[in-house]
Amino acid sequence: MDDEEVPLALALEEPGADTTPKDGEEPTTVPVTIVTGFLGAGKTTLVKHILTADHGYRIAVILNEFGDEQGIESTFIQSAEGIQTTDGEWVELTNGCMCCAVKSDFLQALESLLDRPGGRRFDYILIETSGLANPGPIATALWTDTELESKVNLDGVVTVVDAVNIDRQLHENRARGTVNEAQVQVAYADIVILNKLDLCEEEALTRAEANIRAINSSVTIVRTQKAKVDLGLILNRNGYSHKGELSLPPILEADDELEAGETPHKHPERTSVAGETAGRRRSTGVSCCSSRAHSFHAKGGAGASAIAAAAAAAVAAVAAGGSSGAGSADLSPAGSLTPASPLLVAATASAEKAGRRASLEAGAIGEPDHVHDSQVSTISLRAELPVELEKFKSWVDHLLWDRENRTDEIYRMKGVLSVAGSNKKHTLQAVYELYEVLPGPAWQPGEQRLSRVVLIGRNLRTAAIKASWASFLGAGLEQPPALAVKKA
Ligand SMILES: Nc1nc2c(ncn2[C@@H]2O[C@H](COP(=O)(O)OP(=O)(O)OP(=O)(O)O)[C@@H](O)[C@H]2O)c(=O)[nH]1
Repeated sequence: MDDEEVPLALALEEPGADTTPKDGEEPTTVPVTIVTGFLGAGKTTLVKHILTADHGYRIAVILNEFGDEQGIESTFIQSAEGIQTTDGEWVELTNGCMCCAVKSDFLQALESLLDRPGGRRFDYILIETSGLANPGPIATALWTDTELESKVNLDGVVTVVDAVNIDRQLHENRARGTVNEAQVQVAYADIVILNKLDLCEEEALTRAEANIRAINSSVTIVRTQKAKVDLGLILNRNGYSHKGELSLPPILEADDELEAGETPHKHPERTSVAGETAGRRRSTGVSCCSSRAHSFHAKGGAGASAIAAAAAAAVAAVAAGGSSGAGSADLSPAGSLTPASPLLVAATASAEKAGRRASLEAGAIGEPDHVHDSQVSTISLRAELPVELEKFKSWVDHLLWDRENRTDEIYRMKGVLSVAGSNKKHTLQAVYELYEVLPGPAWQPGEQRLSRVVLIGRNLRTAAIKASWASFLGAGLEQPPALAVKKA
């Protein structure tokens, strides 16, 4: 699809209850829940849990992936037992990062999804942001878009937190003026899913809860394993509609009027009462995603930083501290799932396309106003021939665990593998030093059996990692090139 083209939703024919309003019936708005959280926290796991629960809803999911992840995330979701998808159920939105392009392609795509001629309505829409996204602009756009508002209602922001890693994520040293995404994601949360209970001691959980409350004191925190949360707690909260209490502390009604650099209110008072909509506007300069995400897609982005600034202002200063002491257990396999009939919409972000678009947007509405942290980057690896599973695991062991004298930090790895001797797609998932390789769905006839691995991290040494990968592929990893950096 051309990146200037408005993405289209494909018409679907699925079994399930017809929820199209009948003649004389009042059309109801479709609730939208934003699922956010740092890289690897368990957002997709939560989405799978929602899709496979026995609620009878017809759900559309919008995924925001970076270009290199395209297709990998959807493989994870489709690999969940019981989730039936066909080609027609996938719509690719070449719209760049959702929070950058939220004003354009994303909203248009959402509109066309809702306006499909002859199409049946969805009961619910889930938006899974990327792990480095700032959910604020998406929430604001959904809430303030008067055209969309008659069709959808922002139901809530659910932030999934990795109980093992949240401590270091919240306390990570950042360049002055850059945003800590983990803090912002917690700041925007209506509910925090404190996930990976099985990998954490009680002490670490208590500390994580205290850290979360230091940022967002009134937020509801639910502890989970594999994001198995009572859906009554996260869906149909009506958090932003006239039906429920408004509680969106980091987003100010006057945000889009603030000039860059102007200090937002420290303690925004959002106490709107039922039905009050007068203050809502379609903002003209939706704040972009956090600075680090930009190292993935582009220099540029929306000009006004008011919302991000407001979120940053709402983030309490978190005292510096150490890591929570990551567990060393293997990641456990996904739990059993029951069937549902989801519609999945993959909003895939192409780095270059997003870059072009962001530049256009920057040109249209002003210069970027924040520093990009070029230390975070992504590396994409491919192999045409099937990989030997055990050797591949040794390579990952080396990459993640042989860390002496290394200055890089690998936050996240994801991959789809063609494994020698297996007809199944294998998936790689790694979050910091924990990883798992699991067999997934079978390769389809005619499908190209390509192995793809994406790494996201800080201070990644692209040449060294690519050399290591080439060595693994070529020489069978007898002696992978050392990734260590000699200290000066
Ligand atoms: N042990 C354990 N593993 C978990 C739990 N929840 C999720 N995982 C695993 O953590 C890894 C990352 O989970 P995802 O759901 O893909 O995380 P994500 O937030 O969608 O990741 P990104 O999209 O990359 O930001 C996967 O291997 C999951 O199986 C949990 O409660 N316990």
